[in-house]
Amino acid sequence: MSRIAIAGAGAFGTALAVTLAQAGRPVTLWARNCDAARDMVKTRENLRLPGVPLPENVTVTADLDALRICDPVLLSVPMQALAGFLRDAAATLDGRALVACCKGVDMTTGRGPTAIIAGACPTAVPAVLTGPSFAADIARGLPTALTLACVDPDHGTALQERLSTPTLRLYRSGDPVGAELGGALKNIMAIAAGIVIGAGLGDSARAALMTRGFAEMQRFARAQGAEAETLAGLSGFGDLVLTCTSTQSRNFRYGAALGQGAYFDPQITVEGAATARAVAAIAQARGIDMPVTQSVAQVIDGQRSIAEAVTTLLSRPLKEE
Ligand SMILES: NC(=O)C1=CN([C@@H]2O[C@H](COP(=O)(O)OP(=O)(O)OC[C@H]3O[C@@H](n4cnc5c(N)ncnc54)[C@H](OP(=O)(O)O)[C@@H]3O)[C@@H](O)[C@H]2O)C=CC1
Ligand SMILES: O=C(CO)COP(=O)(O)O
Repeated sequence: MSRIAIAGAGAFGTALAVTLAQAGRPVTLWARNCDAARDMVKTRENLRLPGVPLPENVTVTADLDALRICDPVLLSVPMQALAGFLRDAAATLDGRALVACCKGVDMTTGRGPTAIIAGACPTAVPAVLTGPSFAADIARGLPTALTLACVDPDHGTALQERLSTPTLRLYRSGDPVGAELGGALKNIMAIAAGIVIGAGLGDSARAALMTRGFAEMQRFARAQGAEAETLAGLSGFGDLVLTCTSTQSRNFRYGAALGQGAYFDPQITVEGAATARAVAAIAQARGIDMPVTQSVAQVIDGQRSIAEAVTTLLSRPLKEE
């Protein structure tokens, strides 16, 4: 059986490598940065996931060619880097099962990860691994459940078995578009929830925001051809709950900093910011009502203050739920 590869040695890719390796499956973990890879080989630790020793059967490399013998390949680079990464890596990775582990919508093309994979690697099997899970929780072996989505049921079942571990339980779905949109859209709502809490608007307002945000997620996903039930699963509702209620979430913390008018380190990966812009543009072009997303995009771009966004949301015409 071929090795599992993980392309992208951030916190999430590293956590997946650790849990798979601990379950007895050798992993090749690819980092773009040679120095970072060399440090990981030497210290057996990744600074992006501190305090977690890399098991012996994780091989760290910065050589993309090392991935030629691997199948499946998990893609855990950030969403806005995926298209560029695959442009460079397509010749090496095509023909394999390519499992998107990133959450978002590409700003330049408006595409999700599976469409980007299919465009770059026409003979690959695109799949999505997504759902409520913090890298640190997976790496510590805490119980987590995710969605593995793939159009082809046989490939989906094989990936589900290959990537489940005693503590990481995968549920199968045949709706990758719905699964990836759940993970992308919940990050926008997490920024909004962070703003609500950071600005001191209260837990009741956050509950209202999450509920109306969820309605918005379903509306958008349906318009993009997804099944509404997928959004009610781990990849949508499950991840919405986790990310809107935990200060472990970077999207939530970014929103909270905006709400407080506090500094937030721009080096930290916040997938919901670019995705809010991408989704707001698609929604506007297609006439999809997305008031929370539009507000988040306007606030992060400085086009509207938080107070103005709240007033606009509260003064929309009264309607049926
Ligand atoms: N962290 C988490 O808890 C979870 C994250 N995810 C998703 O996983 C994805 C990755 O996030 P995460 O691991 O947390 O991010 P991190 O910020 O921890 O790390 C990002 C990684 O991507 C690498 N990278 C950045 N740009 C490129 C590029 N152009 N080509 C190749 N590699 C690149 C970085 O390399 P370098 O160090 O050289 O900059 C770094 O190793 C995101 O979409 C996120 O939503 C999903 C579930 C949980
Ligand atoms: O996607 C995640 C949890 O499921 C991680 O959330 P953040 O990217 O907001 O930290």
